[in-house]
Amino acid sequence: MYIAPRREVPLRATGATPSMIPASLGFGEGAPRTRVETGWTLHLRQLPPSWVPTSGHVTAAVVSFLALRTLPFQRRAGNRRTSGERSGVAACAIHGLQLRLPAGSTVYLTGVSQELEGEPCEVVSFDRSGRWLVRFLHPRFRGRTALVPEQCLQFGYSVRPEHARSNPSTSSAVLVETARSGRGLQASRAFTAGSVVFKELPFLLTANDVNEVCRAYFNMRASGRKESTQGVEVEAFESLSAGDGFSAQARARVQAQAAEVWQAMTYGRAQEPEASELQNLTGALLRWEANRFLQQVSPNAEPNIYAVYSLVSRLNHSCAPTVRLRQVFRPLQPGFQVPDDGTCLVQADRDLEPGDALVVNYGLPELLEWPVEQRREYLLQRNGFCCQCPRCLSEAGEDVSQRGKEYLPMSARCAL
Ligand SMILES: C[S@@+](CC[C@H](N)C(=O)[O-])C[C@H]1O[C@@H](n2cnc3c(N)ncnc32)[C@H](O)[C@@H]1O
Repeated sequence: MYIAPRREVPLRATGATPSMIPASLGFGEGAPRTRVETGWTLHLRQLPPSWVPTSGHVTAAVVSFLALRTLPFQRRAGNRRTSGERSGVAACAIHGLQLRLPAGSTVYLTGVSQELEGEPCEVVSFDRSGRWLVRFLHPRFRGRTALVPEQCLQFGYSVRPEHARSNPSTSSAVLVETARSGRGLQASRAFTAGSVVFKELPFLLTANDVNEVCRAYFNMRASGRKESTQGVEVEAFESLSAGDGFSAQARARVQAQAAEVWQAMTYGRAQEPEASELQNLTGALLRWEANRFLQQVSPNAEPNIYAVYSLVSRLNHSCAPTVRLRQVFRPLQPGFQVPDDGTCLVQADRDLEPGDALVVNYGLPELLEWPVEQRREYLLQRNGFCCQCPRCLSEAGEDVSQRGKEYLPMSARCAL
């Protein structure tokens, strides 16, 4: 099935009447069936047995659909609502015209017919003719697929358990307890300026939308209950910082967001959100906010998405950073670069010794030029915590005795 951008034509024009469209086409219970898209195609041989016309009316409807010039309407077995990674679709990044999406990502149709607007689908592949092949996730579509122009896809989220590590140590970096910023990373050997300390793919990608974050969270939790996947991504997610350094104001904002999502999810039926579930959602949103990093999926500014990693998400902020994050781009055609597979490179900003803190600037590059009050205010507003990096402590005249000890492992710090 080819889904064209919104351009509706009354079905009457084809000679069929609304009642002739078989309900099994799956446009949803009670959905208006008075319009079809130009450009839809049905291949009769691919229709499921239940669609074999049994009455003159249905025959007329099917024939009128075939009369419209269209592309193959494929049907896959099984009703699945889970993402592609779990169904064996290779979870690699797929490049479209301007967009890179991991296979199995949950996307939503947008700018299409009223019946299909907002319909959740999973990404299968990119078609040579320049369209994305997606599979409908709602059971009423029975796993059917459709070809969709790139501009009609809106990214939701993607969970990639194969990139989740519950034990995030590498040969280049070790996880340590810091004095004032929770856990952090240290170089485990020397690196020269500009070299790559480590690189990593994210295990969670989401649109900048709390609803999508909650959907991804429930998706991860559901997978955690399956023995086959063992829930490594839930484990990895839950082992990340729970945003302990967040201000009371930031916490209150996130809690209000969680309550709103809960209301929307229960269609306002739940008068009082269940305390434990609300707590879970608040925790998930706090974790997401505390550990997300922006990732570019298109050379244009939008749409950019947030990525959560097992190791990169352990990097603390410092106003005297030692590493920077880079994404690799590759030329698709002369003068047109696309982001590569989404790998995040952690690159040394200066020569590093073993034991040096691996810390990054969470903010704008110019943040490093600002006075301490402005830097702290920015990080408090944008990242929810008051910066405790050695530079801020020193410039604010706070606890100077701790200078230099900030990023030592807890055991070493206690021994000092
Ligand atoms: C991406 S996580 C970094 C890893 C985290 N420290 C942990 O324990 O897993 C970001 C969180 O670490 C803390 N953090 C990072 N840099 C900080 C800093 N310079 N000052 C205070 N807290 C910081 C904040 O709580 C922030 O929300």
